Amino acid sequence: MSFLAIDVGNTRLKWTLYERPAPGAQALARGVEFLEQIDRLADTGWAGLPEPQSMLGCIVAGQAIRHRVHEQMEIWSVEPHWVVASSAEAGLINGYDYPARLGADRWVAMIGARHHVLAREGRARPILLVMVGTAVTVEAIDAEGRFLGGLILPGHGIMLRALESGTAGLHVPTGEVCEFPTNTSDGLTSGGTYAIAGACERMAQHLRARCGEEPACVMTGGAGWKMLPSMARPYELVESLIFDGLLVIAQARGLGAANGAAARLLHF
Ligand SMILES: Nc1ncnc2c1ncn2[C@@H]1O[C@H](COP(=O)(O)OP(=O)(O)O)[C@@H](O)[C@H]1O
Ligand SMILES: CC(C)(COP(=O)(O)O)[C@@H](O)C(=O)NCCC(=O)O
Ligand SMILES: [K+]
Repeated sequence: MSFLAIDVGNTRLKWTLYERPAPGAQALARGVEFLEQIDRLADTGWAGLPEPQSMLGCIVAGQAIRHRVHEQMEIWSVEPHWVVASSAEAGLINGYDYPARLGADRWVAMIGARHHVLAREGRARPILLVMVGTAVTVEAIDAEGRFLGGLILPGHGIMLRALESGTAGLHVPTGEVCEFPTNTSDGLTSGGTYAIAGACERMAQHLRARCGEEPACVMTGGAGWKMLPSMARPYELVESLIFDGLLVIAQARGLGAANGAAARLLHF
C-alpha cells in the first residue's frame, strides 16, 4: 500500500514514497526538484519507482505547476489528491476568515506540528510554528488546537532581490549573520535573518500572552537550518513536518484502509 506524499512550494517540489499512508511509515524513496526541473521527474526521480497505491499532496505554486505535476504522474494510474485547508481536520481548527484561502502547506505543517508536539510532550501545548521557505510563515496555535492566525513575510531570497532591485548599491554576495555587521554583505544577510527572527519573537510574545504558558517552538522549511542559530529562543527543527502532516491526514482519511479493503476484495 505504498503512499506518495508531495509538497510543492514556490521554489521546490519535495516528494517522499512511503511503504504505507500512516505516521511512522518507512520512507522508501524521496527527492527534491526545483520547480524549473519538475518536467523530468517521470524520467528521473520517479522512473523505476514501484507504483504508489495512493497519493496526497499540498501545493501552493498555482494551477500551471499543478498541471505539470499531474503530467509527470501519468506514468502511474494513481489519482492525485491535494489537501485544501478546511475549517477543521486531524485535530486542528482553522481560525482563518476564509479557511480554504489558508495555504495548504501551512495547514498541513500545522497538523504535523500539533501531532509532533502531542507525541513528544504527551500533552497539548500552544505551538509557535515557523516555516522558512520562499516566504516565511509564523503560525500561532493554542493548546486546544485552534489556529489563531499567522504572519506572512518575505523569505531571504525575496528580501535580498527586493533590495537589489530597489537600490544601486546593494548588488553584493550574501554574507554572514553577525550582531554588528561592518560590510554590505553581512548587513544584508544579518538584516534579513533578524527581520525573520524578530517577527517570530513578536508572535511568540503574542501567543504567550494569549495562552498564559510558553509555546512549544517548532521550525520547518528548506531554509530552517539557516535560521535556527539566529532565533531569539530555542526551536526544534523538524524538516519532515509537512510530510508528517500528510501522513496524519492520509491515515485520518483512511487512505490505506480503503486500499486494503479493495486489495482484499480483489483477492476473493
Ligand atoms: N539546496 C538549496 N537550494 C536552494 N534553496 C535552498 C537550498 N537549501 C535551502 N534553501 C532555501 O530554502 C528555500 C526553499 O525552501 P523550500 O521549503 O523548498 O521552499 P518552498 O516550500 O517555498 O518551495 C530557498 O528559498 C532557500 O532559501
Ligand atoms: C504563504 C505561502 C506563499 C508560503 O508558500 P511557500 O513559501 O511555502 O512557497 C503559501 O502558504 C500561500 O500561497 N498561502 C496562501 C495565502 C495565505 O496563506 O494566506
Ligand atoms: K513550503
